[in-house]
Amino acid sequence: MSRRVLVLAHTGREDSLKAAWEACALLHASGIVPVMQESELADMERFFGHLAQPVEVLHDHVQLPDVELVMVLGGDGTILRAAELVREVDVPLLGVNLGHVGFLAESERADLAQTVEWIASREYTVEERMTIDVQVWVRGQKIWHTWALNEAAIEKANRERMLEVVTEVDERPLTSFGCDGIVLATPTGSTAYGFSAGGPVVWPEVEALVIVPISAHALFAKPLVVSPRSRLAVEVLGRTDAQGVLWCDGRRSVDLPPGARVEVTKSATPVRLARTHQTPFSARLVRKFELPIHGWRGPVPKADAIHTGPIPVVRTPRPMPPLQVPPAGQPDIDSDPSTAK
Ligand SMILES: NC(=O)c1ccc[n+]([C@@H]2O[C@H](COP(=O)([O-])OP(=O)(O)OC[C@H]3O[C@@H](n4cnc5c(N)ncnc54)[C@H](O)[C@@H]3O)[C@@H](O)[C@H]2O)c1
Ligand SMILES: Nc1ncnc2c1ncn2[C@@H]1O[C@H](COP(=O)(O)OP(=O)(O)OP(=O)(O)O)[C@@H](O)[C@H]1O
Repeated sequence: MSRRVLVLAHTGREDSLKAAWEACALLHASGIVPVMQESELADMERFFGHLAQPVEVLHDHVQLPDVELVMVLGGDGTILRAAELVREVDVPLLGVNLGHVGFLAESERADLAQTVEWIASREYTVEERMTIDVQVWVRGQKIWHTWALNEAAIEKANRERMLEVVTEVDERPLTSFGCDGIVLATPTGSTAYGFSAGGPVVWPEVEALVIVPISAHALFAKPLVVSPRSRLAVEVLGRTDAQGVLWCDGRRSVDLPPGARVEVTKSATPVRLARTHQTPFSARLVRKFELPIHGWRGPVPKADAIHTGPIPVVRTPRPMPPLQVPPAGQPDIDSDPSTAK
């Protein structure tokens, strides 16, 4: 049976469509059938002409469950959009960063050809990222039911008014305060909005839910890390007429009138991210946030740790790269080849 990879691009960007064109050609050359969404394929071919070999159209020639992997060419926003698309199927996402940060992306634009090679030789693993189930209740009626990979962010809807909320964990009230908003994040989302609001960074392999108030007018409004089995709720207090708004992953939103209640629990459906590198999360954090590491004198990484190749799923013998001893004062703890700028 043919192997198929869906190529998802940011249609608003020429560089992303160009990368999609290249990805389709490289996939063809590796014996994999590229698949695209109809409108993206039309945009791509308008800019760069028809490919020599045909590209299958999603929902027309092929359905999502027939796809092995989705290559996402864009930034975090494009990956969040892709997560929406594959939510109900078991297909992993592999991000190639063409955005500004691309924290969720696995490789960089310069590694496109290498990334296709790794896909072709099945040299990738799949990591499950926890998502949250989000429900909104107003006057005892469930008015909205959605999910999020990053976070549910409850925010004030009027610039001039503070939002008054009461928080709840495991059906017990915790504390109420006025604020600009409150973020209920997953470990994946802990490096996004929750991070900006002063929340902790949670390593992806840790299962937890994070509560981060935004500009709370309160003496106790610390970020909290709770069990993934906890039931979280935030109620918009009805004693003022301040309106709120709920945003999930910056993509799906609903208005929150006074009295609205947002309930968040761990969802049973994760999002799957494909990984081609075995760099630890700490290295990704340093690289993406450009953290200063000058002066570090830690242990010289073991040969395994500086291995620049992917995690082989199908183990094929490959020569180890020469051990690179970093020059004094410039320790190279980030062995990820995608760091090449
Ligand atoms: N003040 C803030 O930091 C703020 C405000 C609103 C939304 N957001 C975030 O934006 C996300 C939507 O992303 P977008 O790209 O569509 O919007 P966007 O283009 O406005 O980008 C927001 C920023 O968040 C980064 N980002 C998104 N997910 C991330 C993650 N898991 N880890 C690290 N950084 C991440 C993006 O790279 C980008 O720099 C929301 O889920 C929310 O987390 C952040
Ligand atoms: N095909 C598309 N059509 C319309 N909008 C898109 C498409 N792909 C992505 N977007 C939206 O464009 C916005 C910016 O995209 P993206 O996050 O990929 O780039 P970025 O902001 O430069 O990168 P990063 O988020 O990594 O900093 C996001 O809100 C995303 O949802």
